[in-house]
Amino acid sequence: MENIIPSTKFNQYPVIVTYSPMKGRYFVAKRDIALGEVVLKCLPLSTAPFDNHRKRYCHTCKIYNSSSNSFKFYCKSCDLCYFCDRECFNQCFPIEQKIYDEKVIYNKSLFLKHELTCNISRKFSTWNINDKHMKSVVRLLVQILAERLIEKSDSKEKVNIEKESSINDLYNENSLELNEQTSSKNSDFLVALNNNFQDFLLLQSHLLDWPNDIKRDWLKHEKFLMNLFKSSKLLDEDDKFDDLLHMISKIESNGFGVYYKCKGKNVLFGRAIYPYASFFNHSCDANCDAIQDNYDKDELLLSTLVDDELLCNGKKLHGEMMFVALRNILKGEELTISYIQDENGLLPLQSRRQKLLSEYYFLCQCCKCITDEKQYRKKKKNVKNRNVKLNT
Ligand SMILES: C[S@@+](CC[C@H](N)C(=O)[O-])C[C@H]1O[C@@H](n2cnc3c(N)ncnc32)[C@H](O)[C@@H]1O
Repeated sequence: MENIIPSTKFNQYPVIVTYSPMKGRYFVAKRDIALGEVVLKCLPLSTAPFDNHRKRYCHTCKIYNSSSNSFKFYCKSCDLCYFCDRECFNQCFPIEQKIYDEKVIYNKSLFLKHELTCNISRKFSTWNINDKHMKSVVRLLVQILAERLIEKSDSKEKVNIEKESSINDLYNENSLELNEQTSSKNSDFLVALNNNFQDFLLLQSHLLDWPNDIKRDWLKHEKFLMNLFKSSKLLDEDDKFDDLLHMISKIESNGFGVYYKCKGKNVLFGRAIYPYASFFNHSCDANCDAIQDNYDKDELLLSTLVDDELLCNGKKLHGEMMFVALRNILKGEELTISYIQDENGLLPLQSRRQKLLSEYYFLCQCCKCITDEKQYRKKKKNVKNRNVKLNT
């Protein structure tokens, strides 16, 4: 299990992936890391805005329009994919342009994914459910299954080449050749890592730990969802609902919220999957923090961008996630983030563990919880001994 991810994947970052039977895979510092240093940068495998936010989220460059205006360009068939301008629209719909024009630039991966999911997205709007959480999880599942199909298709090699070249176009290939020494010192030169379906498959599912009521909620929709998926090309012949539930559980246990800024506050507008970022285990005394690129930063002019920023038809490509060290970290230390909000570290052991159990389905085994647990047991034992003495 621990060897699944070749450590060369993370060459330019000060991390390696290791494994323990109790906590699964997790990141460890490859060398001493200084406070504020960038530990990892990655791009989302897929992002799904909540339905009521979709008209302000650009499907191509991932910008979020924090004013109340909807984008004018969109797919009239699925009414799910919206675009901030004509160029971003064209990247997904080369057919709509003069395709014989050799200068047409489009993103093949975006185009293929949309082709595979447009139909199912349209039918999806007939799903009679108010739960925006379940909806966004299924939206992500649809995109992830499309990714699987693209990777598996006969033209896999061709698609990968094109996909890579379009990604390189977008993500400025110059920075790929930087050596480890310079890149790790300067976050501007670090290339955000991209993921594929195989990386998603490595994520942990907690389906077997789900409480009955959660499982029941999903089973209620089995018929609708299976019919929906069967009407698309997205399912493999031997895919059962249980397989989909495992993927849903992976999405639930590993998804990140995506936010835009409004009056200085972060507002949640959807969720995304960043498979490599999911190798950060939780700690109640985390030594790293996630910083999401603000989806609504309106720095669109090419001239204002530094050389290696991620570009998409002359604009910044949004959605990158960056992890930074919150303190000095020694070589060999586990790198962790916090999955729960406990800014001042005031939540007691039981509350923290309960939150993680009910939202993430695991019993926290971080150093802080283990130490707190030992102290709690010691205190309990002392009280018991005192009571015994008092009674005798
Ligand atoms: C986002 S993943 C982290 C990577 C994971 N270890 C893996 O192998 O894929 C979250 C899962 O890792 C495990 N995990 C993370 N932090 C943990 C902790 N503090 N104690 C115990 N298990 C933990 C839990 O199973 C949790 O559902």
